[in-house]
Amino acid sequence: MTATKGLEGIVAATSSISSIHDGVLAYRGINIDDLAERATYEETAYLLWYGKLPTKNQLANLQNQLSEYAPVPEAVLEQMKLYPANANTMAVLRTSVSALALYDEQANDNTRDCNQIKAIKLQAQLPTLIAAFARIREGKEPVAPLKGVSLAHNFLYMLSGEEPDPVAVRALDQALVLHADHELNASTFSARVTIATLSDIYSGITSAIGTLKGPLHGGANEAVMQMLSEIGTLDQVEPYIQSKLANKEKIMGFGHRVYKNGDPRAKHLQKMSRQLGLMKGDTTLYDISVKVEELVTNQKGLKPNVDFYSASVYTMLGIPRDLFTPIFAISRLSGWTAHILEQLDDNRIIRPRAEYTGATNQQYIPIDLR
Ligand SMILES: CC(=O)SCCNC(=O)CCNC(=O)[C@H](O)C(C)(C)COP(=O)(O)OP(=O)(O)OC[C@H]1O[C@@H](n2cnc3c(N)ncnc32)[C@H](O)[C@@H]1OP(=O)(O)O
Ligand SMILES: O=C([O-])CC(=O)C(=O)O
Repeated sequence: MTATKGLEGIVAATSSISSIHDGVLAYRGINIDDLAERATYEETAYLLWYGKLPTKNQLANLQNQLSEYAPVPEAVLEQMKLYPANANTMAVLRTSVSALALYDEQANDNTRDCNQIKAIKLQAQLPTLIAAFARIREGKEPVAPLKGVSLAHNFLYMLSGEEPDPVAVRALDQALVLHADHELNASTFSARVTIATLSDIYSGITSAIGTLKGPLHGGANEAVMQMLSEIGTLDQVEPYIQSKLANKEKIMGFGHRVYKNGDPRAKHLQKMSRQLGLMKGDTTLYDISVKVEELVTNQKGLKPNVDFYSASVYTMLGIPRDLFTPIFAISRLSGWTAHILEQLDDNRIIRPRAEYTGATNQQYIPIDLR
């Protein structure tokens, strides 16, 4: 038995949800470029869950369900008020999703219909949880979700309590489409491992949130923004990047396990970053990002991944840095739950082997003789 470090190149499941072939990402066979330009996030979530794009009626039903389920139990919000105001937002989300299970009488019902409803519920409730904590930590009351608006609209509304700018709603919606699913990435894999024991959907999503949090995965978007802030001005890009590379430090938002010639989602976020900069009359963040890309690509041959330009996009939308990874979770929730449903449709516990490299033929030594 020989281990493959990081399971690189190992095919660990079959799936009909999303595919990456020759650098092209597709959800249910539809190219992400097409979806990014034309689909809403709600249509995308429907596509991931049900395998096809919704009709007008099906989409309206889903939107009604999302509106109906968006409020979260008062007890979960009350509990949130006890969390430290400076708590890590992904830790808050992980704990809050786990808490939601306590108030759902069907939490442990693993029938398909029930899990599908819980997937929609979780999709509706994640934005409410995140926006509520963002306000509670500032000493403000949470804003109740609106009915009949998109998830992106509702999230921005619940953050500020004001009607969001339609351009910001469209930009966030497009970002959500782009992040919704990505084959067997680390957080999706952990959701599948958890549900494959026949645990429950809340446990699967709690595992996935914990996995997305890390800076090698979803947490990279916050690390990118940290880097852009440290760089500050265009003339500082070169010395900053050269020093990082000389010290063999990773440049966050670059590289990918699967894409070696570039992440097809990055160009959409780059375009969005440029447009938002032009609209605001300040392209500094975009210009710094482009210069970082130029240097890292020329010197290391590494291309930006989905996390790189999303950092400047979210900042230009006025979103605090520590909500970037929670926003990724809002989007990936549809992918995670689609994978949980797929795993349960044809389940087998996921239990690989390890190549043992420790000591052998050791004797037990009584404690007095050690
Ligand atoms: C949504 C997402 O999860 S997208 C990924 C988000 N994560 C990041 O942006 C963090 C930065 N990137 C990375 O850490 C990695 O590229 C990962 C985690 C994305 C992929 O990791 P792996 O597939 O294991 O790539 P691996 O680490 O083997 O990289 C291969 C080589 O490129 C280097 N490399 C990879 N990414 C970077 C980077 N961002 N900056 C500098 N060097 C890098 C590695 O150091 C390694 O060099 P070596 O062969 O000299 O040791
Ligand atoms: O697939 C991966 O390894 C990481 C990634 O890009 C994602 O989850 O969107």
